[in-house]
Amino acid sequence: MAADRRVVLDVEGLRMRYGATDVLHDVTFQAHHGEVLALLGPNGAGKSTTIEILEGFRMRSAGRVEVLGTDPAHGGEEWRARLGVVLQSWRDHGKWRVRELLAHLGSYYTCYSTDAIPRPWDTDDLVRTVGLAEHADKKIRMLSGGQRRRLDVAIAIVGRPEVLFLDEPTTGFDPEARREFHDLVRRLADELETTVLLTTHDLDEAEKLADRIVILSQGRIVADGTAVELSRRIAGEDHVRWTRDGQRFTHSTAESTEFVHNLFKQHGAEIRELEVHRASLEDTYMALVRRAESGQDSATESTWKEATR
Ligand SMILES: Nc1ncnc2c1ncn2[C@@H]1O[C@H](COP(=O)(O)OP(=O)(O)OP(=O)(O)O)[C@@H](O)[C@H]1O
Repeated sequence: MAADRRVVLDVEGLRMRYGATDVLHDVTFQAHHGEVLALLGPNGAGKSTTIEILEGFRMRSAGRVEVLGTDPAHGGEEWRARLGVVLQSWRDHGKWRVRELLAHLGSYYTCYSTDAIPRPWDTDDLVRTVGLAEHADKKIRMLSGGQRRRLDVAIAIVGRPEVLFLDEPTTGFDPEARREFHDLVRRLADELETTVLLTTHDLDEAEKLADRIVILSQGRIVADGTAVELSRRIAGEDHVRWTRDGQRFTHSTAESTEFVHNLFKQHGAEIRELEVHRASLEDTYMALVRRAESGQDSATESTWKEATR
């Protein structure tokens, strides 16, 4: 994550009502410059609604929202040029070739180029970056589903966005494309300091990519923290396993680093086959969502934060 701790996404008391139904209740979170934030939650939790409000495509019912210091409800072209959004409107451009479409869309960003962020992304470099170099001269309608998704991502980043919104970005990716995409997102965040907000149902993906995870359930935030913080607070203890003199040992502790340190201090090289198992994000996620859905949890973000202090 970048050293610069500027708040890039700032959401406070966000509410959304469709007709008589409230689908977002008092949603509050922030993302900092260069941070990857994953928004998780069951179907219908309000993830897409939240992203669309931040993108400026949906009007909120109440609350304060700022993206790069601007209220998305009033964001102009210059503001929009600094965002990366995955749209599917290019699908009408089936006769265009990949390189041609990227060069064309990129040309709209030239006037928003700055010394710090030259725009657009060089087309050849971009097709290589998203793994489409071999297909750069193909017509879009000839691409496979996974290749189209890579093109979606290329289009979203052609303007070198400062904030990138990704709503379930790896649906339809094969494992290799998924891994390449993960590397790309981490590169965008680490090297170009792009702030990324992504939604996913793939908890491994969230754990791998996200600096922080926000879990929504029924329109409320039920957790906000790093994957390790979340699993530590909910599931409690790690399991440490090792062998010594051919004997197998297991110990459960909330302080596994300290425990392992002491273990080595005491027994040094006699320790073999050391393993530390943390509760997975999936265990944590299921526990939090079940708790929220069963109504046991009055856990809004503030109660969660109190619990984690
Ligand atoms: N245009 C709309 N009009 C009325 N209700 C809507 C509209 N769009 C979404 N909703 C409702 O708002 C709630 C949140 O939907 P949203 O699409 O934001 O959820 P999600 O977390 O993205 O779900 P999924 O994981 O299934 O994509 C759902 O109950 C959905 O039915």
